[in-house]
Amino acid sequence: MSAPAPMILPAPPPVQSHWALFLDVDGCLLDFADRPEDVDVPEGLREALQSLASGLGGAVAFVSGRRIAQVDALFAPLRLPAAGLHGLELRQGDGIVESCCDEPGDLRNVREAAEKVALAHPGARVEDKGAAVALHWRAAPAARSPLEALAASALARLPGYRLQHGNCVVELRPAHSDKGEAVRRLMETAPFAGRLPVYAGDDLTDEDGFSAANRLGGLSVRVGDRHPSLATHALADTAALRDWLHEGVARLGATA
Ligand SMILES: O=P(O)(O)OC[C@H]1O[C@H](O[C@H]2O[C@H](CO)[C@@H](O)[C@H](O)[C@H]2O)[C@H](O)[C@@H](O)[C@@H]1O
Repeated sequence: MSAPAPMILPAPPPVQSHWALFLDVDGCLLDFADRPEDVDVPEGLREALQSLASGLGGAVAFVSGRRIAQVDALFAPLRLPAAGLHGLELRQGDGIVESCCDEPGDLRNVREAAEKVALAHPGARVEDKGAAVALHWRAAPAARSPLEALAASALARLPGYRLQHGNCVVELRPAHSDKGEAVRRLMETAPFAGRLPVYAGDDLTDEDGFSAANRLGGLSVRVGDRHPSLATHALADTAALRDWLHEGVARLGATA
């Protein structure tokens, strides 16, 4: 049976002053790089996000699979409300980070076994995220199969954990929250409460964010062409997403 045809979705309308923006990081705000530490924040993006945050009363949040500390380091000196580790960490408008959980001992064994696979497949990466671990094969496609098999078999020894599939990566992470839950929680408090949630992202983990924004009466913007998707709108790629944000800055500035 052939795969379903990709949905043709409309481009999102221009950013409105009553919106709250929830922005995924890798593959959405930022172009992919071979290694997680090699991503670039394009010139002007930090300033654009800061301007959007000012124009939207502070209601702009990062929603990432990375740890919040990593997101902060990438975008410094900009520091926005954020969800990290796919919603397991949360920093609301008050600036306090809620961390999720301790690292189970068995995760160290998984990392050690994955490092052996990576040694045999130069370019494969094991990313230690504390309570989660990400096994990457972007620069070593042949490592995909052994890394996926390792993650799947480790799951049985990690109660309360789930597999998180993503773009050239599989992760083992605690199952008790997701990006949708993070959006719902942020939307309950200032400066997000009372605004229209608009969520942009590119990956499977962002479908939870799309679902939450849609259920709250907002919009969801798929970046790229991954399908099927719950998104209501789409932009072709990261450059188009950034152009849309820059247009939003100009528009909010003009109407302020
Ligand atoms: O939710 P996100 O902010 O999109 O984070 C998802 C994962 O992003 C990172 O991995 C991805 O980007 C890397 C850098 O471009 C790339 O090398 C990798 O192939 C991608 O999967 C990050 O390293 C993960 O921890 C995040 O969960």
